[in-house]
Amino acid sequence: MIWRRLRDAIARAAAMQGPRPVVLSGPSGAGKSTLLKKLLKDYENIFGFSVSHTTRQPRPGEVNGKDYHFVTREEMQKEIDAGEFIEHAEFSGNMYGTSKGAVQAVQAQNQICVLDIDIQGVKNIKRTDLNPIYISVQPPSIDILEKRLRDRKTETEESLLKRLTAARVDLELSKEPGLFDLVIINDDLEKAYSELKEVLLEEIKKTQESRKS
Ligand SMILES: Nc1ncnc2c1ncn2[C@@H]1O[C@H](COP(=O)(O)OP(=O)(O)OP(=O)(O)O)[C@@H](O)[C@H]1O
Ligand SMILES: Nc1nc2c(ncn2[C@@H]2O[C@H](COP(=O)(O)O)[C@@H](O)[C@H]2O)c(=O)[nH]1
Repeated sequence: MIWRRLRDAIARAAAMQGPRPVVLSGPSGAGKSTLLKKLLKDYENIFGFSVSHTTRQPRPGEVNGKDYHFVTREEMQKEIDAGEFIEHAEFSGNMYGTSKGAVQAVQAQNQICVLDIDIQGVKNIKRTDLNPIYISVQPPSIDILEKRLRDRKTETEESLLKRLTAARVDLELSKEPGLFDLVIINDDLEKAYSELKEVLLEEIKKTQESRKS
């Protein structure tokens, strides 16, 4: 009897916490945003994107508040000092970070919160109680990664080289046992997307079920 009550209480507490967030990491150009866009399109109301802050310049088509909160270094540092960030990192000459507000905004909708962050962010999130599912999206090779980044036409030669250097570090650090729950090699996009959906199926089902009750 006591055990059943305890078990029910644990189940209620888990349900109140909402679905587990998802961290998508991996080298710049590996295909995180491409996979994420498919997921957000196919499961519109189930997943919500944690909108990060960055000091980098917006790319053509990027929308402030949707893709990123585009801010100055001074603005971002002020908010970091005020304790408003879960994690932040310097990547390729710019600051990036996840604010507490970004995650709370998604969780308030009872959606699965997806964070697209670099490997420093992964290590920092590991020190928090967020408890996400950690997924690394990786390219089939550095040469293919370079080609994808060049074809994307978002980088200068300088920033492209910085990103490739960071990619090599990322791929080395990602080998740490237990750092990621799943590594997806994004060669064929549809195959990579299937692998992503499969690992998230349980959380998707739980979230869909909770909508019915
Ligand atoms: N499986 C794939 N095959 C071929 N091209 C791909 C594949 N996946 C993604 N791409 C292309 O590679 C480029 C980089 O992908 P994307 O922008 O999604 O990477 P990313 O990991 O989000 O990068 P960043 O971290 O810089 O935001 C894009 O132009 C995208 O269309
Ligand atoms: N640690 C964090 N890394 C982040 C965050 N938002 C994005 N990123 C990572 O930055 C690079 C470059 O992104 P880009 O949009 O300039 O191509 C990429 O690896 C992202 O995953 C964040 O909030 N924290």
